[in-house]
Amino acid sequence: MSGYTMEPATPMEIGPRVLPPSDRWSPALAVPAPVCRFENFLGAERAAALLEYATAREEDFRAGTVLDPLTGQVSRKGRDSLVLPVTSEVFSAHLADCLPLVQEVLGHRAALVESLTVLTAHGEGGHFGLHTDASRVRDVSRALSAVYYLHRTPRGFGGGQLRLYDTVVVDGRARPGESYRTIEPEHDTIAFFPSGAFHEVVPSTCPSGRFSDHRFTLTTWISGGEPAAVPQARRPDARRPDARRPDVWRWLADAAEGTRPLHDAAQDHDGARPVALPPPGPDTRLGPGGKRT
Ligand SMILES: O=C(O)CCC(=O)C(=O)O
Ligand SMILES: [Fe+2]
Repeated sequence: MSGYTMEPATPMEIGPRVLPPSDRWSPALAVPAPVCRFENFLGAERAAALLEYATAREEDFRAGTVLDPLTGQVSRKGRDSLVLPVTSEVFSAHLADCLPLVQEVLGHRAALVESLTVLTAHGEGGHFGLHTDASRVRDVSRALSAVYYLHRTPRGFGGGQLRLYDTVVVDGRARPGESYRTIEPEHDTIAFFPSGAFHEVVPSTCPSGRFSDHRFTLTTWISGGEPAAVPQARRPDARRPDARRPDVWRWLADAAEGTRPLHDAAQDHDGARPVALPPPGPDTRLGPGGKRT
């Protein structure tokens, strides 16, 4: 028999000898990057056709690159991915239809107007080290990244998870944290997240070595338009809080500041071409069960 009774306990104050008052209290806030995922994004038939297309274009993939934000130098540092720039009106239209809901989930308000898309493949040892997508978008503080995953069944690769890092805020200053959320690269799923969020693709294995067993993505970077012209005298300081944007987005932009390219690149370093995003169509998804009429 235990000595416990069924009487409810009375709360006791934890005294100041245990928890003394302190004049300095500055906890580190770890903010998860907002993410919005869809499963069965294209549906089994179209996902299978897209996977077949990607596999058939094996010869056209090239080694993916990264851009050094300070020097503008293009290299393969920290990255082992195969990349093939593509465009698709149908895929862009699907993205556009989802964006109102995605923006609601991510707490994102600015208008989104154009996108760049690439197919990627990760095989044995494929990886993409910690980065933001600042080199792919016009204004990293309000751009979205969308990664759509494809693979054959059963899966021919191991690893290859996407890690989306938290942002740590201390005394109002933001930096990338060490904690993260893991996104499994599941077939026919898509994840949207802020392009300024730090993320990485952990190494993948591909025991068969076959291209068809690789981890495939259709990756899209979605940018807003030019910021509205503001008279010089009233131009907001980049560091000053922007009342129209939620804090999480400002913290992300602050943490990503050092990854933003200093000079506008004439074109994408992997050869992707910007296309205009169509307006949302009649199939716009507005939420559970909610279709625009
Ligand atoms: O493949 C993924 O999961 C993410 C890819 C990525 O981060 C990129 O291409 O910038
Ligand atoms: Fe990325």
